[in-house]
Amino acid sequence: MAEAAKVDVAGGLAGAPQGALPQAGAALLWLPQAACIAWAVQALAAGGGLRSALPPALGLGVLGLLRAALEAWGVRRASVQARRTLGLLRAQAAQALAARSPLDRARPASGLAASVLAEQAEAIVPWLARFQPVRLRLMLVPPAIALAVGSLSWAAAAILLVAAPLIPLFMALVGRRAQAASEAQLARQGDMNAFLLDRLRGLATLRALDAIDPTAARLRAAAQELQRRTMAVLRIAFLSSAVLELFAALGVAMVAVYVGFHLLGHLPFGTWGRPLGLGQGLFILLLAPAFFEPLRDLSAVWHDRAEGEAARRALAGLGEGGQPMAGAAHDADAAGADGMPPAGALGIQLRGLRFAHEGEAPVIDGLDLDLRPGEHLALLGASGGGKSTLLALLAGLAVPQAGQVRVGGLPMDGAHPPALRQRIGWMGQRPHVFGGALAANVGLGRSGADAAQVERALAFAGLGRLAADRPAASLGEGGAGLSGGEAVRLALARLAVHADAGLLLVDEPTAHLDAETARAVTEALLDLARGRTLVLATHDPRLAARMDRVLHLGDAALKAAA
Ligand SMILES: Nc1ncnc2c1ncn2[C@@H]1O[C@H](COP(=O)(O)OP(=O)(O)OP(=O)(O)O)[C@@H](O)[C@H]1O
Repeated sequence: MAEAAKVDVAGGLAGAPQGALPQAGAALLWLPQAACIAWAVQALAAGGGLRSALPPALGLGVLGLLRAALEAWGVRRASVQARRTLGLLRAQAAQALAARSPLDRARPASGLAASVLAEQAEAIVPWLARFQPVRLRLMLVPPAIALAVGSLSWAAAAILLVAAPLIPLFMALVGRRAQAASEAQLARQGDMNAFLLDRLRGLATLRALDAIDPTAARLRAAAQELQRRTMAVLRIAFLSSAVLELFAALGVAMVAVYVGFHLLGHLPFGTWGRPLGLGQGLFILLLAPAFFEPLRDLSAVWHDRAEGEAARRALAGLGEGGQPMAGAAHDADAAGADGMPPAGALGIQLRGLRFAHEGEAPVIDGLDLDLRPGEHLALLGASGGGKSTLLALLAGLAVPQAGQVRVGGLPMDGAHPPALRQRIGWMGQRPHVFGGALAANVGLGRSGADAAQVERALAFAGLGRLAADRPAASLGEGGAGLSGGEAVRLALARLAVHADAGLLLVDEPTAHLDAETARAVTEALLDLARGRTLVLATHDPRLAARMDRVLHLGDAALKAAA
């Protein structure tokens, strides 16, 4: 994603979010509204009749309409902005997740990532759309009311000012626990989703091995733990609102007692010289609950804040740490025109390449290799010798600890990898098949893979008839509905549709295939690789013999490039 599109929620929150100001303005309009009510009552009590109450009643109505309009506009703007921010945050998180190396074992489990991106991230919307406007209201409305009340009676203002700070103080104390509880609950939820998705994928295996009951027991335990955590979060939410209601009610009651007794002449102090009249007393009484209103709103959204911040951290955590892919921070067009790989077949140079998986001994150590454009190389070696790892390094899917990979004369680091990857065709050892149509599985929505090209690629890979026979959504998740050989052909079709590929990286294309299918796949692959550079990992000596060169990967042979 372009840097410009990055959102900094924390930074964004420092200023008032859009929509917060109109909402705060709407709340402030209660001051003139309360004055209108007090004026009307005072006029009626003074015997002025209904006519005398008409101007303030009219003012009250106009202000009410204005207030409703401002409120509606502010809420709408805040919601729209919060949704937009969530969309950007989700895109950033998905981007950061995609930038992690496929070899990274610490990558979040799919179920966890799905839970965070789809479900937990939703908590950011109420946080932005409700909590932030309430925060601004809290900064503006109580001080304005305290000033208005204080201009008439310092005693009433003092009662409000003494009661008010107790609330944020207590909320801050509760808030810490609320956030920790929310984070723990979201983490449990993510863990349970990850576990569930993993086990659902392996349901057939679990059933075949009679391991359903232990899995169900673990799931039950996870669900109970989640329930416990959710109840803890709710307890804190109820506690915080109960405390707030108590203080707010006490504050309003004390102001009412003071004003009532003052009007009766029993508490003749607390004003600026003259005692309060009926209208003034009523004005203060009407403002007292409004003074506490933003604080009560704060309590209602306090939980939103805890959940929202926990969700933001969970989203950010998806992309944190672990192994990145080469050039993960750059866009495909970042290399610029002079940094683009040449057209046609791409040569390869490796110099002093070393790579070790985290916490393990190097799989590849000090490897040098020069492959001319259009040359075909077989990687041979024992299982675990590093063939797939080397292919991943050539594609920039992992970053070597030392040495350099150059493809088409460009280093596989800095801004080049995205542009280089666009020119690399990849056929992995276990191609992932998405649920849906065969053609969609070949095109994968890539630009330059139109319907006609996909059809040609399917025909090339020997899947033309199958594609024609099957209805649109014919493949199940993970390739259900395809034989092993057909799945390999599908991967071949994905390679074939990539017309600009100047380098093909292929991992054990004929493993587990019968002799006839293996022969057909080999011929198709060699046909496809004509005029392109090909690096192919295999255990099949016959396939290796069809290549121009062979590189043995293994303990002793690493440095001996062919
Ligand atoms: N993501 C990973 N994290 C940690 N270690 C890994 C990872 N992937 C592979 N390895 C280890 O690195 C070594 C090389 O693995 P690699 O897959 O490159 O071997 P290979 O030659 O392709 O094997 P095979 O012929 O069985 O496919 C193995 O010991 C393997 O256990």
